[in-house]
Amino acid sequence: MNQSTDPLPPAGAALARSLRRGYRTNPGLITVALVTTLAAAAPDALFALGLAALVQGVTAGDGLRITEAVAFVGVLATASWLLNVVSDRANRRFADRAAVALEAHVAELQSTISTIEHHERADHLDRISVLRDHADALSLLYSQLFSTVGTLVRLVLTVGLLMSVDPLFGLLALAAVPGVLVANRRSAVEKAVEEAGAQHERRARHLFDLGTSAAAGKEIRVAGVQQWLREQHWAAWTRRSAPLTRVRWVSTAWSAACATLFGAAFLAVVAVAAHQGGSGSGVLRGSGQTAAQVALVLAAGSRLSQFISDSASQTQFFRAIWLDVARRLAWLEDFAAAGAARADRPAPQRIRHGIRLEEVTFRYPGTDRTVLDRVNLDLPAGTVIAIVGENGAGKSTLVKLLCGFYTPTSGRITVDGADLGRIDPADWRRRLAGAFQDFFRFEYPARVAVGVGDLDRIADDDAVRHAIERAGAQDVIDRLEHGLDSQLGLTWPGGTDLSHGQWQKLALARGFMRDTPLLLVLDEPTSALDAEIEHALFERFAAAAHADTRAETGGITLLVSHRFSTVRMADLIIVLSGETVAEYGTHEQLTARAGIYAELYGIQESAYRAGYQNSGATASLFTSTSPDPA
Ligand SMILES: Nc1ncnc2c1ncn2[C@@H]1O[C@H](COP(=O)(O)OP(=O)(O)OP(=O)(O)O)[C@@H](O)[C@H]1O
Repeated sequence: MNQSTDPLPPAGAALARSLRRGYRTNPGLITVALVTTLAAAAPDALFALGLAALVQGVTAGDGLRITEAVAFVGVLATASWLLNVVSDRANRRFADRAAVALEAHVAELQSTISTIEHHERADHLDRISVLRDHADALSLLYSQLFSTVGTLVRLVLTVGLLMSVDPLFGLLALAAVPGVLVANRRSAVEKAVEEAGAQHERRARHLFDLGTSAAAGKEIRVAGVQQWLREQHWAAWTRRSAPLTRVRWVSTAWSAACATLFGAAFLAVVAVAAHQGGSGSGVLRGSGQTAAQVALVLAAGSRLSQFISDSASQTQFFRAIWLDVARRLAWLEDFAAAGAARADRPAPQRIRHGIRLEEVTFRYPGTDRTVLDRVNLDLPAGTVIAIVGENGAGKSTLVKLLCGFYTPTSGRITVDGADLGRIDPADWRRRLAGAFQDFFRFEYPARVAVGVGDLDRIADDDAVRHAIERAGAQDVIDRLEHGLDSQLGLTWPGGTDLSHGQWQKLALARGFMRDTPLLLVLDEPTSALDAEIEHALFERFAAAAHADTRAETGGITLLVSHRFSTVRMADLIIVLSGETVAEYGTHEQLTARAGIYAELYGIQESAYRAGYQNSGATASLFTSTSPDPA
């Protein structure tokens, strides 16, 4: 499978967006943090000058000079302490506020994305997993940026001091350039290796969850795979960390070589200053000037190396973590906005004619495999339509396209002639209802677990009870100690667990909360229930659907099922095979055609009849008549 990743937005633009977002969070606080962090750089850098003046005073035996120098150093130390304390406090307070705002922003972005591509694409998942892990830390972006700029200011002032002794001494900074270049290059290399290993990290976390969660506990013990899982977990971490360790060792070797180069240049500058004699800086002119200049070069040069290594590591850290996270955030913002930009129409109030697929071809983004190939279909308003096909034929994919979770690679889907891609996805979703085989267990009181299917009516008991009744889930509620008020989920106080089938019945009830959806999607929603229960449910449901939806909304019901006893009750049946629609029509038409459908139906029917004959019961599932589609 080929997963091509769309590029991250450019660093400068992403940083500017993050800064704007930070500024909007608290303009006053971020300004104080910036100004004090930058101001704290000056006394730090000028400390070398105070020290040199002190050495000069001592060497010359000049009491006044000594007093002035001590006062100067004292003022610098006090200012440095004060500014550092204020900037530290301001940065922390700002980071606290920004953390909440940014985490909420990331969560909101993820939930507002109308497609589910970012939940299913491996490359997007890797990208988002790094963003999610660092979302709270993103708040430190600002203090990191400010202190990086502060260090650069210290660097410039220190180079200025060195040049005041001899302009050539400024070249010492050049000796640090290889170190900075190496740090930047290595940071990019390490980031790439980290990204390449993100899938192994996700696998390791997944294996950890698997090995420690209650859900998988039974199967793991029965299969006796505990040791195997531990080995897999260890192997996944090793696959992630081994290349990182290698690349970090190489980085360390390069950094050591660069530090050695700078050290040699520094010693040379000190030696030249010692032999040069007094000249240069006006501040230090006079007796004891040579000693003062050597002291200045020693103090400024050693700080220079500290500032350069600080700025190199801060720049590296900034690029590797903060800037990278800022770019991921900008990418997620663009991704969310791109989906919204396409939509410029509201969802219709009712479907008059139907939904149509015109030459729809679909490949999952970033993959090569064509799942649906030039599919043309008419889904008439007010009908119940079943989709059948072997595993992997594309049934759920077709459902996802109709829900707007993905857009077709080519071709288009229209609702009464209007392009689905241009209908506001949130509005379209409000007009959908659905239940899926991979349902979610909402561990809330039963009333809420069902009611969230239609948030507007979550407090409407009649609506909740009606949905439960339609889903045939009343028996589940009857067995709960506190009925609809029972807390579901064993991990909650007073919580109770349900069987898989009971959870699925509640998921189906949740799907029925919306009374008159334009599209009701039932993607194997009863796979955990008996064929008889599914059959009875669908029989009732199909009859009700015909009565309700045609009259009010022209709503269409889509049912995905592998049980032909249920499928035969639909008005129309789509048979998917070989990336396209192999057959389409009513049960009668398809059985008369003697194609794939007739063959599969025949196999299930005879297997079912044989089973019933053996048990002496009456086979009723395959003898029901289809509801009248008229
Ligand atoms: N998120 C995804 N990314 C890439 N490929 C996918 C994704 N989801 C499904 N596929 C692939 O698309 C094809 C169709 O899958 P789909 O789930 O639509 O089949 P299905 O007919 O619903 O199968 P089943 O009866 O087993 O539920 C399969 O080959 C599957 O591997």
